Amino acid sequence: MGRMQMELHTGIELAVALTRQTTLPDLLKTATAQLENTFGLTRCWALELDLSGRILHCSNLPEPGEFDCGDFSHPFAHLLQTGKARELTRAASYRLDHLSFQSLIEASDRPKSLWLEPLRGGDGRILGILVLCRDEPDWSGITAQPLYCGLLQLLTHQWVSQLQSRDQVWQRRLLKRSLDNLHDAETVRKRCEILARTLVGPSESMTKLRAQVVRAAGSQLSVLVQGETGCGKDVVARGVHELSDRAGGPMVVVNCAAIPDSLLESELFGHTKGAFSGADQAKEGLLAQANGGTLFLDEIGDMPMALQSKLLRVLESRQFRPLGARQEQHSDFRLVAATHQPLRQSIKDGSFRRDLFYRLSQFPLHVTSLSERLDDLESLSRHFIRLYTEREGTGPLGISSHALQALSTYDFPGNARELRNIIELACLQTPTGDDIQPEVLRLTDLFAELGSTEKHEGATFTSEAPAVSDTDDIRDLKAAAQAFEAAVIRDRLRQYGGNRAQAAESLGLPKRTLAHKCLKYQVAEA
Ligand SMILES: Nc1ncnc2c1ncn2[C@@H]1O[C@H](COP(=O)(O)OP(=O)(O)OP(=O)(O)O)[C@@H](O)[C@H]1O
Repeated sequence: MGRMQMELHTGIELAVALTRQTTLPDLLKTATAQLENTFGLTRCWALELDLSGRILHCSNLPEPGEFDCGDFSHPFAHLLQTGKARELTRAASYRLDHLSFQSLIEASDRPKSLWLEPLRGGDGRILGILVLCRDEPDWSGITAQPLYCGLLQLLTHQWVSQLQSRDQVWQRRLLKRSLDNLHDAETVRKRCEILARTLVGPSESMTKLRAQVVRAAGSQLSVLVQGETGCGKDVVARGVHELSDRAGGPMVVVNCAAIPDSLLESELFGHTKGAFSGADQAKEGLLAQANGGTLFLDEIGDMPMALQSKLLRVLESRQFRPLGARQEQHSDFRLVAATHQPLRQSIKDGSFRRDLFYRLSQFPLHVTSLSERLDDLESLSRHFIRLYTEREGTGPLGISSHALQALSTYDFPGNARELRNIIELACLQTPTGDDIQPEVLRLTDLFAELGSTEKHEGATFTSEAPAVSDTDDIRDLKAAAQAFEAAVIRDRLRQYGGNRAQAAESLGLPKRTLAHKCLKYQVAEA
């Protein structure tokens, strides 16, 4: 092979290697290695100029690998300014006391001569500098060679295209991120709209709550819903499940207050046949049933301490052992818990575990009381009228402004549940197609009624509770209050012919809470 052919062959090989590089650092590494080998250099460095046009970086150099060329006495600063290649002798390099420059000289084994070559892109912008090191000071023998010029040309071309594709990748990433954000905001907005059909209310706090529910649903975190009784915690918990990617799975609801303590553990964990007397069949627990879905522990504040520790362990590993079983089981569930009790106080009182509280409230949600968001009264009332009409097939048209005015003077100790009861009772007394009027609103606050005959404008307050006329004999307030509660429940059950669901609804209580109270006070079905 002749010399010309050899050079051509080498040139093509080098060019192919350069064009194969897919990142800028790889390209610079390959190019400097090629220049070292082809032209017998002791070292070769490629320094990349950053966007500020002041700092040169070299990833192959040991620390600091960065040259601040803002100081014009720096040899590279001069080069960036003029854009012209130049030689730097060892003697001259000794006089330059820039720390980073001296470390480059050191890393190059103090060569006799340096050739500094600025590289420009097509638009004239300087891309960086090549530093060629050699102990022979004859640079023209190299820089005049067509192979050297060709390599530099190709390197410059590839360098520009690497910068462009890096820029494109960055642009694409930026675009994707903005699209994701947009998409995110759009998804949240749509989901909030869907949720507003069941979790009704235009008030600011309800609007914020819906956005939080959507966010909570999108995560896998444990959710703790807190708020007064009847304010909509159950609706919130269902929202979390239905808007999550577990919506296709089961939602298992456990009311910790309604299941006697002695049964709660076996209900949750399940048991094997013969695990305890009476366990004549194996039974799958609610934890296992919630696999792939959501476990909703309502009234978690009523969970006995011993069970709280067991639940904590389950939450840490999602592993549990049914009563009487040898093997542990796994269940993949998302936990949503709710309570109307102030858990922080329960922690202070020693009736609720602090560590469990933190485990449960990874995503805390608070539902405000209805009296603090009276802006929701109208939408909620119309929502309850719609539900009544759908269920009964007929009902009022709507609600008059006077009736709404009357409602707004009441403070709803039973929250949205109480409003629902009031509206449903009013629906019964309103001719189909009419609007609900104030006269049919039965605004009854049992507890305010004790010893009070207060009347609110436009609405009648009545009490069906036993009159507490003589309180002189009371020596134990707690016992007296419980006796009163039991009497009210007994009364109401009688009134609804023993129908617990109706009695519970009329008292603003969940059915299971009523069942629990019946058990506690030994109130027999009417
Ligand atoms: N924002 C709301 N939108 C529509 N319905 C609601 C809303 N809030 C409450 N409700 C209705 O009010 C009633 C009581 O609500 P829910 O059972 O969710 O209350 P809760 O806070 O879970 O009560 P408890 O503390 O007794 O368990 C239900 O019929 C529910 O559908």
